Amino acid sequence: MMDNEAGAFYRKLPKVELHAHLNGSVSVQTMEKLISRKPHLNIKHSMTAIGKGQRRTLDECFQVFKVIHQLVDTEEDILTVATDVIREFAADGVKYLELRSTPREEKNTGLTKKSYVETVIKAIQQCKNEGLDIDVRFLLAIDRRNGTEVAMETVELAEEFMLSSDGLVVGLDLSGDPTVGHGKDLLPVLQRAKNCGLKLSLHLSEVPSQLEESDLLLNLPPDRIGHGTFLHPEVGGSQSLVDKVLKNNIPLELCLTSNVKGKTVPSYSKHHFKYWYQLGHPSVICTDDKGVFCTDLSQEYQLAATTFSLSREAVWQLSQQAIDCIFGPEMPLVLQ
Ligand SMILES: CC(C)=CCNc1ncnc2c1ncn2[C@@H]1O[C@H](COP(=O)(O)O)[C@@H](O)[C@H]1O
Ligand SMILES: [Zn+2]
Repeated sequence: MMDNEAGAFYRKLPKVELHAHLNGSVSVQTMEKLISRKPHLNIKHSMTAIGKGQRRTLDECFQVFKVIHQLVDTEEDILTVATDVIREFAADGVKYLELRSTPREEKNTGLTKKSYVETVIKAIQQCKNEGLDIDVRFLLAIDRRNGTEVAMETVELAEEFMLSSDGLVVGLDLSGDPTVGHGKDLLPVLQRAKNCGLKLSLHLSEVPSQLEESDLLLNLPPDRIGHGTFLHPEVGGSQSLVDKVLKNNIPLELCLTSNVKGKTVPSYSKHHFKYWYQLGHPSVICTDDKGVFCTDLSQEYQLAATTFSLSREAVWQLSQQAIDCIFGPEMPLVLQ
């Protein structure tokens, strides 16, 4: 936990959050609301979050999302979750937020992928009308487990909403269990998305042995990389992958707690933030799943600062530099 003075500094620090999965970002308070709406599911809060000091395998982490998805299966649930998540990021000093979420249909409740997206957009608009001091954009997520056809549907949905959402839908995310499926099957779909002006943030090399896939996907190139944990040679990646990232100046979204709790990184001090930050490469601190990993963006900044001995000036610069990596329109957003 943060001590008071330092804690206040990181909370007040104006921040940009670029990597937040909606259903992974649900707080304890919101989870209680959802659990009380569906007592018959018999879900305990311990099944939806990974507490302090706990670590799980990637596989176990992905099971957690299955539980959460059971709790979030109506338009009402999505509206609750999205508005609460946006308010919480705002309260944590986040001034610009890109939320990402996988459109889901639920036959039992009548939820469709289209109404799913519409509901997230409604939540963003409601928060804006409340006068919250946060600018929010939305990326539709492709779950790599669901294959090419579903991915194409998601791209079509994203294209449609890019044109009709007043600029709120700005791009696509590729996520889901990295050990399932191969990115090469998704290349044409992602290429199409890029051609029509959607921005691409791809989870890349989140686990080892995705070298070939990362190499192919980097040729697109994506506009941002999620994690990129195993790209560099020291961890089994390669210099040519690093060179592609550097040459195209592709920012990395780095999520310290997520990687340590998901056991893809052995400890905070071994996190690849160090490698990329030392190269002066755009590295953006993000939460990934603030609900599941019991964190928030100010804690992640504080963790980065204490682990890598960053001065307050350096932390300030780190948060400012994230502005250059946003998918939203150019804005005169000097964080203050
Ligand atoms: C398991 C683990 C360490 C998680 C962190 N790393 C992740 N890697 C890949 N996809 C993810 C990760 N965290 C969340 N997601 C994606 O986000 C979804 C949950 O948010 P949503 O339903 O899209 O709104 C998950 O089902 C999964 O598809
Ligand atoms: Zn992620």
